[in-house]
Amino acid sequence: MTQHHQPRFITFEGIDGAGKSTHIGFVTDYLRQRGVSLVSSREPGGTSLGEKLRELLLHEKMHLETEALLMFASRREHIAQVIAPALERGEWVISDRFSDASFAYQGGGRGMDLGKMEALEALVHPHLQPDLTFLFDVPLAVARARLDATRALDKFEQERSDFFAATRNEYLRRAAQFPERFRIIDSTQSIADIQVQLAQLLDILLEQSVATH
Ligand SMILES: Nc1ncnc2c1ncn2[C@@H]1O[C@H](COP(=O)(O)OP(=O)(O)O)[C@@H](O)[C@H]1O
Ligand SMILES: Cc1cn([C@H]2C[C@H](O)[C@@H](COP(=O)(O)OP(=O)(O)O)O2)c(=O)[nH]c1=O
Repeated sequence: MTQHHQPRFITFEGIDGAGKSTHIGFVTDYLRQRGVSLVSSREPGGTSLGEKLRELLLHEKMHLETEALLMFASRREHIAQVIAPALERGEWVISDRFSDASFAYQGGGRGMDLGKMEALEALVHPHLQPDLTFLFDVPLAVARARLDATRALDKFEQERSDFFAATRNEYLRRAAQFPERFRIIDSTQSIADIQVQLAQLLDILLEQSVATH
C-alpha cells in the first residue's frame, strides 16, 4: 500500500508589506520535506506572457477596468499553462496571490464594482478555487514601515493609506465570506511564531489530503 497526498491549491494573500513573500519559501520547503511535489508560482505572472503583463501592471498607469482585465488575463494564462496541468498531474500548487487580490486591490482599493469582479471570476475560473488561502494581516502602519525599510516601491506600493485600508477591508470581508478556505495569519507576530502557526495548519492539511492505495 502506498501513501500519497491528493493535490491541493494554496494561495498567499495580504497587503504589500504584510510578510507574504517571507513565508512562501518556508511553506514550499516544509511541504517538499514531507514528500509533496509542488509548483510554486505568482500573480500577476507565472507564465512568460503573464510576466510581461506584470511588468505593465506594476509600472503603467491605466484605466481601472483595463487593470482588472489584465490581472484576469494573466490569471487565465496561469491557470491554463501552470495551475490546471500541475493539479492534473497530482502536484500541489502554491500561488503568491490569486483572485482574492483582484477583489481586494481593484475592488476594495480602487473601488471597481464587485459584481463586475465576480463576472470576471466566473469567466476565468468558474470551477476552480484555492483549497486554502493564507491571509497575512497587519495594521497599515506596520506594513508601511516594513516596506519603507526595504525596497523601491512599485505602482501599487506607492498608493496612499486609504487605498490600503480599503484593500485590507476587502480581504477581511472575503475571509469572513469564505471561512472554510481562509486562514488569517496575524502578521504582527515574529517570523518564527508565524512559522510555527503555518506548520500546524500545513500538518492538518497534509493529514486531510492523505490518500492510500
Ligand atoms: N513577522 C515579521 N516581523 C518583522 N518583519 C517582517 C515580518 N514579516 C516580514 N517582515 C519584513 O518585512 C518586509 C516585507 O516583507 P515581505 O515578505 O516582502 O512582504 P510582502 O511579500 O507581503 O509584501 C521584509 O523586509 C521582511 O523581512
Ligand atoms: C494578483 C494581483 C496583484 N495585484 C497587485 C498587488 C501587488 O501590489 C502587486 C504585485 O504583487 P506582489 O507580487 O505581491 O508584489 P511584491 O513581489 O512586490 O511583493 O500586484 C493586484 O492589484 N491585483 C491582482 O489581481
